[in-house]
Amino acid sequence: MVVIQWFPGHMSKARRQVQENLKHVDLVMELVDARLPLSSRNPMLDKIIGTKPRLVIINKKDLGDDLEIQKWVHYFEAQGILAVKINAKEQQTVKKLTKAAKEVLADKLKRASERGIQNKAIRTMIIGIPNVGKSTLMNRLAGKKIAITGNKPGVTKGQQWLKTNEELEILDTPGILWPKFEDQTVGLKLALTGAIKDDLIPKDEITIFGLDFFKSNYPTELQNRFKLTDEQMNLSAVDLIVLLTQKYGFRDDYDRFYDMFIKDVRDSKLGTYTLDRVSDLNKEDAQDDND
Ligand SMILES: Nc1nc2c(ncn2[C@@H]2O[C@H](COP(=O)(O)OP(=O)(O)OP(=O)(O)O)[C@@H](O)[C@H]2O)c(=O)[nH]1
Repeated sequence: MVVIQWFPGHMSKARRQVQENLKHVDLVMELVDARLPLSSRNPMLDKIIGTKPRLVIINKKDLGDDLEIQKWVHYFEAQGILAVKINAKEQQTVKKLTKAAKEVLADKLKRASERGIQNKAIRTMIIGIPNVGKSTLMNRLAGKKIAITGNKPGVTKGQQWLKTNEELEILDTPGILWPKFEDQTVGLKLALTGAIKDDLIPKDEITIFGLDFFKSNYPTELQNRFKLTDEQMNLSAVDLIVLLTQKYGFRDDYDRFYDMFIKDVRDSKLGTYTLDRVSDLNKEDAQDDND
């Protein structure tokens, strides 16, 4: 069971703060995790930002599954939203995002230029749930290490702009919003990647979910990592846990295996992966139609 970390008070405060800051920007950069392009989104963002132009940034592309990330880029594209994949730690991110921001605002910039307004920097803010890489990206865009405060209560100050280059400026306060934590599967996915605190979901549940996921989606990686025979690959997740706990000499200390498996997944020892699948979305739609 997912324990809710955000209280209604925090949620409305975070939302209000984002809405206040929105007034000052031309464009919102919505940051998501390449392993969770859907589960790392805030369920209310559409409502919160309204018609404000938006760029979806799929961060941590080095940890995600390239093919699946590309499907998500198309998914967003189909909704009229430009999505770009990046690794916030890379230098080239700056150029890529400046170009993408200009693309999103192309019409507006063209109109401004026709009216003789030129060379005005695009003002943007970064929004995302915890741990998607907001600070890393802001440091990269600002070209220096900056102290990022987020939605800290009781702090009122004027807007500070971090200059990326002549074309792009970012608000120094990122919008930190919450994930869709009432959804059990979303909670398991966030926990497996380490996006939420470890004590929120029991480790056995995270491990069973992870083993089932890799068995279905990346069987070769799972088989190679744990040196499993074809026959053992047919075992249930629970039987695999028993087998592997003994195989690693942990006796009946299953916790040690859970810790090892979860760390392996987070450290990409089973390769790059994307837990949210566009194909699952289509299945859900079909299910809704049948209901
Ligand atoms: N591999 C990889 N790691 C990244 C990338 N971007 C950020 N990280 C790592 O992800 C972790 C979280 O990054 P932060 O920048 O602190 O994320 P945040 O969204 O500011 O997190 P909060 O402060 O909790 O809201 C850190 O360990 C970063 O080093 C990326 O593109 N690739």
